[in-house]
Amino acid sequence: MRQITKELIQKYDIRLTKSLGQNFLVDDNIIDKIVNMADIDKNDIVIEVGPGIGNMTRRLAAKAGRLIAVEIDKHLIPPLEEVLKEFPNSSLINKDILKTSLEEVIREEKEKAPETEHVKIVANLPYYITTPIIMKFLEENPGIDTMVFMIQKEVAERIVASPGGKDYGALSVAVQYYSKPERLFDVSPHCFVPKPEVDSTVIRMKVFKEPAVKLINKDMFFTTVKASFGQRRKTLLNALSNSNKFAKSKEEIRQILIDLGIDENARGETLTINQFAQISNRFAQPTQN
Ligand SMILES: C[S@@+](CC[C@H](N)C(=O)[O-])C[C@H]1O[C@@H](n2cnc3c(N)ncnc32)[C@H](O)[C@@H]1O
Repeated sequence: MRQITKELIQKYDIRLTKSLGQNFLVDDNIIDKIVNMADIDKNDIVIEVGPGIGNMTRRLAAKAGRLIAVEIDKHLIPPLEEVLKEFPNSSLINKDILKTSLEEVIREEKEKAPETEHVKIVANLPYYITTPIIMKFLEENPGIDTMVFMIQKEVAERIVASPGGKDYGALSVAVQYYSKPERLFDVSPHCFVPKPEVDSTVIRMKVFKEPAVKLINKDMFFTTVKASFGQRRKTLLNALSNSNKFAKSKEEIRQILIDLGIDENARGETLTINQFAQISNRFAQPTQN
C-alpha cells in the first residue's frame, strides 16, 4: 500500500493537509486487521469517515453490501473516484462528517439495498475531531451496530477506562452510556505516511440498542457527570453542591447520597455509571416538602 499511496499522491499532485489530520495508513496487515475487527459481510452498510486516498476503502467496499465514504477534502475526490470505480456498491460524499445527516445517508442506502441489515462505521479518524465524531455517532445513532476506530492511544485509554482509574472521566461515562467499548490493539506511527506525532490504538464499540442505564432526564445525567468530574480534588458532596445546576441545598444533596448509600466524601472518579444515574434521577425529581 506504501507504493500505491506514493503513486496516487504523485499522479493527482496531492498536497497533504496536516490540519485535516491527513496521515494515511499504509501497512497492509494493519488495514486487514482493522477491517476484520468490523466483521463485515454483504448484509452490512458500512460508513467510512475520511477515506483519504482509499487505502482502507477498497477493502471495505470489497466486503460490504454498501460502502459510503465521507471525505471533506475535495482534492482527494479524484483519486477516490479512481479507487471506487470498480465498486458499484459504493457512494462517495464530499462533505464534513460533522455536517452530514447520518439518518439521511442510511435511509438512502437502505433504499438502494433493502436486504442490508446492519450499519457499521469504520475509520482511521482525523485526530483533531475524534471526540466530536464519536459523540455525534453515539448521540444521533440511526441504528448503528458496531464502530471500529483508530484513534489516539491516550483518547482510547480514556474511553475504555473503569471507575477509580486516572483515565476515567466524563468521556468514559458518555461513551459507556451508549456502547460497550473495547481496546483492540496499538498501531505504531511507522504504519502511516506521514508519521503522526502520537501513538494510535484501534477500538471497537458495540452500540447498545438501549443505553446502559434508565434516566428520567438525560441532560440532568450529563450535568451531574460534568459537575462530579469538574472539580476532581473536591469530595462528591462539595463538587455537587458547589454547582448551581441542581436546585438542591447541600443538606438535600447529602440526604440523597445517604439514601443511595454513596459516600459523600468519595471522589467523582470512583462512581459507576449506575451511581451517576441514581443521583441524577433523584435530582430530576422535585424536592418533597
Ligand atoms: C487519518 S486520515 C485517514 C485516511 C485513510 N482512511 C487512511 O486510513 O489512510 C483522516 C482523513 O479524514 C479526512 N477528514 C478530516 N476531517 C474530516 C471531516 N470533518 N469530515 C470528513 N473527513 C474528514 C481527512 O481529509 C483524511 O482523509
